Amino acid sequence: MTRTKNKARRGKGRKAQGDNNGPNWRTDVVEKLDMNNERFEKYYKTQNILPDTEWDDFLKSVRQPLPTTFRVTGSRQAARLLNDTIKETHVPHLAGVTFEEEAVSPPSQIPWYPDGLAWQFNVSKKVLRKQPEFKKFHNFLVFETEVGNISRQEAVSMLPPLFLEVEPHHRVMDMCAAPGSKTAQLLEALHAQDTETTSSIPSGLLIANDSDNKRTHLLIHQSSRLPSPALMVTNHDASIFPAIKIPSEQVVFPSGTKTRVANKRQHQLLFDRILCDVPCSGDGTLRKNPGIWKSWSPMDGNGLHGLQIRILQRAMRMLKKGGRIVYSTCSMNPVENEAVIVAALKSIPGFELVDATNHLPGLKHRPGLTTWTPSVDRSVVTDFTTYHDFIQSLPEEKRADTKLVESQWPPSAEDAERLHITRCLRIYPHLQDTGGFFVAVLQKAPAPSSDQEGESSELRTDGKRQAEAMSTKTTPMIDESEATTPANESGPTAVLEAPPKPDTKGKAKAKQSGDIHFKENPYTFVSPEDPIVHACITKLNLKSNFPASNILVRNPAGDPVRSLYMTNDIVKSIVENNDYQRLRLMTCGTKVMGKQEGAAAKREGAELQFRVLDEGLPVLLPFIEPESIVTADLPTLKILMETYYPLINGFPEPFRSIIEAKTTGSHVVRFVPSQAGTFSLTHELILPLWKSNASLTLMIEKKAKSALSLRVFGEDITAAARQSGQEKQQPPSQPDVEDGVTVEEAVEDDNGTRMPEEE
Ligand SMILES: C[S@@+](CC[C@H](N)C(=O)[O-])C[C@H]1O[C@@H](n2cnc3c(N)ncnc32)[C@H](O)[C@@H]1O
Repeated sequence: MTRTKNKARRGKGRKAQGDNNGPNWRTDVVEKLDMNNERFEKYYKTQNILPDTEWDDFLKSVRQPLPTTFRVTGSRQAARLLNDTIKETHVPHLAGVTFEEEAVSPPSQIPWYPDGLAWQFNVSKKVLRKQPEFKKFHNFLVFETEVGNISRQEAVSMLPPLFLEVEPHHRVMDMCAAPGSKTAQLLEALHAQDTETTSSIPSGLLIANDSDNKRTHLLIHQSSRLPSPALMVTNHDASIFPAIKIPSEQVVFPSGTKTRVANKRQHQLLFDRILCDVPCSGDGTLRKNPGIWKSWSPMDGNGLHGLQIRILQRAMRMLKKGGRIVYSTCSMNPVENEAVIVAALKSIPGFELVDATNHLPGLKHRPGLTTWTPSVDRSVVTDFTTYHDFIQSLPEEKRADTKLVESQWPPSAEDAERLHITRCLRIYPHLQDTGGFFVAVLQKAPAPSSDQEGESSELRTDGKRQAEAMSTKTTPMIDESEATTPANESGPTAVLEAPPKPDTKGKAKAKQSGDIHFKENPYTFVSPEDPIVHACITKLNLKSNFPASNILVRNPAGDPVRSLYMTNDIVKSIVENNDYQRLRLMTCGTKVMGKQEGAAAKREGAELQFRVLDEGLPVLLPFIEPESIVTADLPTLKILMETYYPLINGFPEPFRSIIEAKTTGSHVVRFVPSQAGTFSLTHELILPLWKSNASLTLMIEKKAKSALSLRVFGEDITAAARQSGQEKQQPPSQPDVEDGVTVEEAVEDDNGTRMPEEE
């Protein structure tokens, strides 16, 4: 895994850092590389990042492979259930295990992660492959990861969303979001009110943005695992993120707002919470990406410093008064960390670093650095304690050519003290066996009650008021008027550097990458009276409070052709008040219904061909009249798992009669806690079902089916698993026939759900 300088520049060097769902669960994967880099050691030793007594431990630790860490994902209630399975079933099985006469430790909970939902273990590949209990656990992890219930994520990468303290009503922005491991955490926080089976519709919003178009698709894929009507994915350079317009009715004005302001038709959307997990040189990921040993240079950090400041400054301008920003990197370099925070705080008044040092009990960290000496070239020349000294050392004719800027140097001792730089958090590998990381929490002063202009009036730096705001752990959000501020408004810029004009750079970049022609289908909200929407509502027996006017389609004609998406009100307002091309909107809301292909569906007539999608069911469920949901038990689930298209007359009563009485098409089944032989279903499961004339199909994606089977029956009893097992043993010369449908005739839809073509 060789890192190139350019890759590091674009922030792609950290690709693996959030790539948490790869199939490889090995904990001992370290390329046999030379884990030495004189420049790295010299640079960090010079920066005094640690006391001398810890230096050897630090160096030893960065050369060790990282333990495997993972997080149980999903909304709180669902996550707790799976977490209990790990704690109460897997861990006891893995306790006391020995391999080749050595004790192997079971997974343990990461002490600082809330509710014990994050885990770590240190086990070799050989143990995972050969030790029976670990092999079973590995299998469980692989399946649950594939279906998105578990996310393999570096421990330190789980930190930033925890410091952001997102609540369901918050408007949240993830500025550099791909591949999306932190986006998933933010979504989970927005969905804190979801239950085990139903999704809430948060009143808040999450915009997940990334400048890399290809990586936004990763983001869309990742976040599809926690479908949300409150999600939007955008594709912009975060440092020039455009202003988003929202109508007055979406703005909560503070008391005393002037009528003139409140009466404006549109306002700029400001955010309660913004995550700036910026592109960085990534040397905190050395343990996972040992290739960095070879390529590391102090110039990687120097090269990113300007962009990092501009991204943070843009976030500061898009934040509501009283709102919070978390700035994070997986780099240990002060030029990418404290230097960026100092430059941003100096350039935009009204912000303060929050003292978050005790926010996560059990997390070991060190304070932000107050002084450092940047390197002026790759060979680690750190002789210049001030920018002035450095400039003076250059021949006069060369001074204008330097790319180094004053903000890369440390602030004066007074400024370091005044800005509370020690409130930043540094995490080093040897402290608790993790990667290296940096987090800073910034808070914008709340709106004074007399402030009637909202965003358009400049914040006063009232030290006392800010100090009060910082000392309260959860400062109450003061909603404020959001005035029409242009996207790239020229507020105070970094005083110590001259960043390129953002809009010029943005245009140049867009041209370069050739993606100026933004080709996304338009977003159209369908009328609730549309015959297809109406038929779906009737067929599913949706309650009158179903937000039918929030159904969106995406095709040039604006008709319900293939998929129906659902958004919440704020997402709808944004879509309706902004040009989706100027905003470069990649996706929004969540898919709830999809058109069913195949002859059986066609017989239903166009308006009845739509079915509830597995990912959309939790969103629709609270609106479905309970009497139209079919009740079933575990033996029924077993039949539906073991066979692709089980015949209706093969099901036990009373399920058989109930389902026979239903019309063909899409239905919802509630599997109640029950027994099937030695197996038991301990909690309710609600799944989509398709009824054809003679058979039924459980409409869940095949990997989700296998994961469910492993969870409930302890093994993969699905038809697909049986079939792949047979294929492995002997490639079939005859087509497999199941219930009159050949396996070759069966097709998978775009969700990987197996559907009969014909019956
Ligand atoms: C550190 S990674 C983000 C990891 C992500 N937050 C996660 O947890 O999965 C940095 C991301 O910033 C993106 N990026 C680089 N330059 C950017 C810019 N100017 N604006 C927005 N995103 C940018 C990169 O494409 C990369 O996906």
